[in-house]
Amino acid sequence: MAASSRSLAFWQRVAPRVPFCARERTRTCASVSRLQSSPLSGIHSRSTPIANAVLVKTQCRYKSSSVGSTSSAPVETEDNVLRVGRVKIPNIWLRDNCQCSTCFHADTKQRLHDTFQIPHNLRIRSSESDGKTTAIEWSDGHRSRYDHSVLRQAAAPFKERAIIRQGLAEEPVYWGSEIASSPPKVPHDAPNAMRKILENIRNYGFTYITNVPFHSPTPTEEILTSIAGFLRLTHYGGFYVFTSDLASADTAYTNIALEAHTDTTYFSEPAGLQAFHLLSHTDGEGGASLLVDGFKCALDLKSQDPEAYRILSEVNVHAHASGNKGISIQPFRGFPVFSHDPATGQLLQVRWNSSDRAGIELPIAETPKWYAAARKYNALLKKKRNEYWEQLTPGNILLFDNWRVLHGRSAFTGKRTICGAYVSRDDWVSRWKIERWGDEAAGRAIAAS
Ligand SMILES: C[N+](C)(C)CCCC[C@H](N)C(=O)O
Ligand SMILES: O=C(O)CCC(=O)C(=O)O
Repeated sequence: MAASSRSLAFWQRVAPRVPFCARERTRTCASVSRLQSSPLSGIHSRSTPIANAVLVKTQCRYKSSSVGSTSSAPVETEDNVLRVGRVKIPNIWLRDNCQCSTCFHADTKQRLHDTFQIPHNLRIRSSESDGKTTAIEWSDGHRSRYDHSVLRQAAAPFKERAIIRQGLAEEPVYWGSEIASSPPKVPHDAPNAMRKILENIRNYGFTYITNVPFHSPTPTEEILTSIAGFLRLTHYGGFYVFTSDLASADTAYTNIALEAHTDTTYFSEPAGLQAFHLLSHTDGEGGASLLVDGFKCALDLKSQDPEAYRILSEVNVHAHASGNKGISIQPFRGFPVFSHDPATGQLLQVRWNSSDRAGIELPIAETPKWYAAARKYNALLKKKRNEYWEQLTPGNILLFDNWRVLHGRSAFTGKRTICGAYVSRDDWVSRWKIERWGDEAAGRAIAAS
């Protein structure tokens, strides 16, 4: 399948029918050429030339420019209007994103001027382009200079503008039980290990980090802390070592089977990454780990039963953590099972935890329709072809995206000790963006993200 049609198929799969949109056409620009995977490390490395604008029918919350990709559109100024191709860039936006030293702090990358002191009737007095930038003298005498690549990004369709913001350099690789034959893995001491680790997370939703010393939890803590420089603190602590002793009033601290779920649905912002490193399991058996690609199953539901997908995308569900004395945590509002980017329509988060679910935000008499939709998603999650079971082993950290990949375990006997941690979503995506695009490129896109 050619790259552009594969991307088309990809965008059509991920951009759901979400309720608050007028049907919109937009374009996105993502083409992926998958290089030969490295047989040694099981790492699928790919070059990712952003090219091949494809026309994708999607639903977007806001009227997105109906023009195609602006990646090479001409930048011209005429009669008080600066245009990128056919897209007019408003003077207020231009002035608000002036990067001169009085408007923008070069070190902190923060806006210095007062947006709301910009004159309403601001006009372009003169302009001059050198082919890569355009200098503008404004009617109030202020002078600005704009990089054409930033202007083109600002005029681009939302999906193009979201690529760096979401760190979506490539289309995700959806998987089922077959991933067991070659799960993504990176030796912790491999060259560019962090980039490869986070590239696997972005593409597959999980990775193993191998060759990790396990004589103590410390090496694991150091590796996980190195992702963002700090861990996500919760009422379980930061770095955790746990076993079946109910040290915390949660079923994770027991030896019972746990069905596929995402963690911390009771937080307004669920943990981003989660890690498990099995340090030991003695005098017993079981305790196999389960992973399910929540996005794959969601997209299967969307194609099999769009109405069920819509209900799970619209109906808010509440959650709670109440087992521990003195703790009663709930998110500030309800959230649907499937959350999407309002601008691009892309599926961004799955929240699925039957143990911790609280209220369903429907009149009680209408809740059966949510249960019926959830039952269909649950059935997909439990299909053998969607379950990846693995017995974790000491020396190998399992690291996964808790916003996409569900996890669980089988019941076990004996003494089983696991260590791990959470890393917040924004913190790991930040590190990934820097590893993938570098500070300058990731920063340059901000104004137009
Ligand atoms: C901290 N540690 C990972 C050991 C246990 C956390 C318990 C998570 C809880 N069952 C949930 O689904 O959010
Ligand atoms: O013990 C395990 O393997 C997983 C525990 C779990 O699901 C959790 O901590 O959320």
